This record gives sequence, C-alpha cells and structure tokens, in this order.
Amino acid sequence: MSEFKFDRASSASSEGDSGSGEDHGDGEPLEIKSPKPSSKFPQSPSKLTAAKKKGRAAVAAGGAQKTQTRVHQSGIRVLYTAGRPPWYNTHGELKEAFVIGLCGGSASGKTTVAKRIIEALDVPWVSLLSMDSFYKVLGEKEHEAANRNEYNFDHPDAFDFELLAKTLRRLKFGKKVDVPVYNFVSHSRESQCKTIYGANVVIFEGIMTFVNKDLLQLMDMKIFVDTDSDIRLARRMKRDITERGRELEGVLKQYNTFVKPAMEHYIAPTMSCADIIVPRGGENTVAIDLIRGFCLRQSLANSGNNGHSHPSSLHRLMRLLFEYAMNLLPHKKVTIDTVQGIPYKGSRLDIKKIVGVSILRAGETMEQALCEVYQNITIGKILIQTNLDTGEPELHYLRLPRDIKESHVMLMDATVATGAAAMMAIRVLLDHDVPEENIILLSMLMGDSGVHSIAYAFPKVKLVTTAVDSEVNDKFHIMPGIGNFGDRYFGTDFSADRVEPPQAS
Ligand SMILES: Nc1ncnc2c1ncn2[C@@H]1O[C@H](COP(=O)(O)OP(=O)(O)O)[C@@H](O)[C@H]1O
Ligand SMILES: Nc1ccn([C@@H]2O[C@H](COP(=O)(O)O)[C@@H](O)[C@H]2O)c(=O)n1
Repeated sequence: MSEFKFDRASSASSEGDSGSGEDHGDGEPLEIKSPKPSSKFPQSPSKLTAAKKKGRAAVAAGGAQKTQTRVHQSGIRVLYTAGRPPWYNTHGELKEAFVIGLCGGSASGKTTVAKRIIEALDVPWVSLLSMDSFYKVLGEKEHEAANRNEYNFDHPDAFDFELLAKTLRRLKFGKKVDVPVYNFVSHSRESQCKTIYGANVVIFEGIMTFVNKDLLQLMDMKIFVDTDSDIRLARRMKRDITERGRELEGVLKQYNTFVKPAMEHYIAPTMSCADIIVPRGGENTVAIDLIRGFCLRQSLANSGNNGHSHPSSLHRLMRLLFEYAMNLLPHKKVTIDTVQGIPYKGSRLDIKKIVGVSILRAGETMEQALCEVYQNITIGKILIQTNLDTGEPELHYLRLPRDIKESHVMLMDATVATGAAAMMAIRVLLDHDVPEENIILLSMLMGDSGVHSIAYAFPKVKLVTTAVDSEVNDKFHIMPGIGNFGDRYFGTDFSADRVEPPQAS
C-alpha cells in the first residue's frame, strides 16, 4: 500500500507569501486585513508553549495549498508543489476548476476526507481552501473573550463571507489569490498571506461551507462529512489541547456553549444541500471511491476537445484516415433512381451502427474529423496511461456506448508505438463482446513493433495508418516519428523545463 504524505504548512510555504490588498489584474482587488496580532493580544504562556511545540502545525490550515502527486519508484506517494500544468486551452482561455465543497461539524474529518480525495483523484493540481482562513479579524474585547472561550467562532457572523466568495470565485476561474493564514492559538490572522492559484480541482472545506448561497453556486459537488458527535468531541478535545494550545476545561466550555448548538442550528440542516453524505469521514473508502469516479466523469465530460482547432493539413490527414476506414466496412450494392430518371448503381453501408472510441488523451485529437465524416456518431473514451516505473499501461477510466457489442468500432489513437495501450483498449472492447472483426484501429503513425504485436494478437482487427516507422525509443516514442503527439497537440510539452518531484525521504 502506498504511503500518503500531506504537509499543509510546508506545502503552502513554498508558494511564496504575499502582502495584502494587491490588485489581481482583473480590476477587482481583494482586500485582506493582515493585522499584527501577537503583540497586541498576548497569549497565556501555556498556549504559547503548546504552539511552539507544535511548530507550524498550530498555525492551523494555512488556508490553502497547491499540491501535486506522483508515485515514486519506492511506491511512496508524495505531494509536492511544483510544475503547474496548463490551466488554459490552446486559445488561451481559462478552464474552470471543478470545485468540491466539503462541509461537516468540527473535527468530523473534513480535512482528512479532503486529503483522501486528493490522493484518490491523482489529478496534477489541487488547491485546498479552508474556511478557517476567513475568520474575521477580532477587536480587543472580542479577543479577550476568545481567550476565555467566550467568543462564538461557530456562528456565521464569525466569518468574512464576502472575502470568501470573492476568493473562491477567483480560484474557480483560475486567478491568483492571496489567502489569509489563520492561527488558532492566537485567534488571529498571521501577518502574511499565502498566494495560491487556480487548479484542476479546488476543495473548499469548513463547518459552514453550505450556509451561504453565493458560495453554494460556485460548487460543482457538495459533500457532507457525517461523524457521530461523541467521536467529534473526543477528537476535538485531543486536537485542541495538543495542537491549538487549549486547556480541557476551556475546550468543554466552548463546545457546550457554542460548538454543539451550532451543529444543531446551522451545520446539520445544511446536510440537505449535499450531493453525497460521507458517514465516518476519511476511513470511508467506499465513499471516497464513489467521489473519485464522479469527479473523473465530470472532468472528462467537460473536457471535450477544449476548443482545439486542427491545422488544415492535419485535419485533412485525419479525415482521409476515416474515409479510408469507412471503405473497409461492409457495404451492400444498391441502385437508386436519380432525379433525372436514370438508375444509379452504388453501395450503402450494411451495418447496424458505428461508434468511435478514443484512447485518451491523444486519441481525442481525431474525434472532430470522425464526427465530420460520420455525423452524430457516439464516442466512448478509454483512459490508459503508462506507469513510468513499470512501463506497463494502466487502465484508469472507461466509458463506452451501451450498445457497443452490436457496433463497428473506430478505435482512435494518434500514434501507436509499442502497441501496449492499443492492445489493452482492444482487449477492453473484446471483453465488452465487440466482435474482433468489427474493430478498426486508426492512427496517424504506427511503429513497426506495435503493428506486429497487434496483428499477431488480434489478426482480425483492421489497422489503418498513414505510415509505419521502424523504431521505438526508450520513451516509447516512434522514431523518427512525431514526438509525443498529445503533448504537442494540446500544448503541454514541458520536456525542456520539466520540474521533477523531490525524492521521497
Ligand atoms: N478516522 C479517524 N480516526 C482517528 N482520528 C481521526 C480520523 N479522522 C480524523 N481524525 C483526527 O481528528 C482530528 C480532526 O480531523 P480533521 O480531519 O482535521 O477534521 P476537521 O477538518 O473536520 O476538523 C484530527 O486530529 C485528525 O487527525
Ligand atoms: N480561534 C478559533 C477559531 C475557530 N475555532 C474552532 O474551530 C472550529 C472549526 O475548525 P474545524 O477544523 O474543527 O472544522 C470551530 O468549531 C471553532 O469553534 C476555535 O476554537 N478558535
């Protein structure tokens, strides 16, 4: 099993700090108050000692972070903050992030669930935004009340919802934001903010994420973490004493006065907004798997061809491939009467249905040409990725048309090098009862070894390509070939300045 490391504080710190009140380039500056709390509102010695002991862990949440995951040769999964993949399409237009709202009572396991989702999703760039970062800045009297556990942090008025909505909106639309860092020991914002950027997925967690309708509108998926109150109380006591510099008596006082009633009045009623309710929090792997599947489906459904337009020569080439493939399908002879009254002898397709299936991601580049040659065609998707450690293809996602077994399938991949991914895709089609002779594999360029492997394993599959190159290099690229076609087409070729993940310790 892979180990999952998640260090909010260190991860956030590498993003670069920034001051407040910066103009973000869209005429809508965010004003973030960054007071100097510690000198103005001194803490009791016990709290400061506890905070020091815990170091940055006591600076709760850090508010936000960008993460990236990779599986190392050691099998350890590491989150790191480097190498942002494109957050815009080839026209330079911003892609919207998929926003997951995560709500639940205090210590229900929201942060733990967020970590599990990040791990399960394995998308390159995830930002975690915590509501805690948006606690309002306290005045002197309020601050003294907080030190006596008499300030209500569990009321909607305790949060700066306006700033929160502005921040989440900017993140959803790929803009940079400066997020306050909240310190639970001093009940105040740190003097510096954390800068974070948009992401493929933004996870937004907190006790009252579902109470504000502006925020709800920004969420693509809403998850409620439902954990028993006695478990939450036990976890909270432990956490507040060890991490937030609190004493047992104060924790219980605050819980009974504010936390428990807030759960009943504000938090539990918002459970009805949720798309998914996760009982027991982060240990509920079934729920996490469900969420993963849903998110993947959404992002694939949204991806389309991202507005990519083909260069005309490439377009012609792809159309030619499909036109040629059409000729390989069964036809029957027909005679039709023309308007001039003279019969014309021709042929018509003699099959039930054609479907397209693209092997993601490069296969998607061929979809437009297929749709033009054969209109209203249904297109399925298969996501196969090569595991860089083992060199083996891995099946990650599958969505095929319901009636695929009665169809002729145009299986698309831009290039076929060793044939490993194509063979896995063909195997998938066969497992779905598609007759082997009904499959046509189309590719702009194939490698010699791929052609032979596929032809040997699946002799009835028809292969249609424009050329066959002789060699495949150690990166599985065809030589001389056309490089990594997916990267070139989608503009994601970072080979020149790729940032490698740090080694896991
Ligand atoms: N399944 C679990 N079993 C044991 N402890 C847990 C579990 N989930 C969370 N915790 C602990 O409970 C505390 C609160 O969890 P956290 O995920 O931070 O909740 P929230 O973000 O809802 O406050 C943390 O100290 C965490 O380590
Ligand atoms: N200065 C503060 C601010 C907030 N709290 C408590 O934190 C809880 C929310 O954080 P979770 O990680 O538990 O979701 C909330 O219930 C507040 O009571 C605090 O104690 N001190």
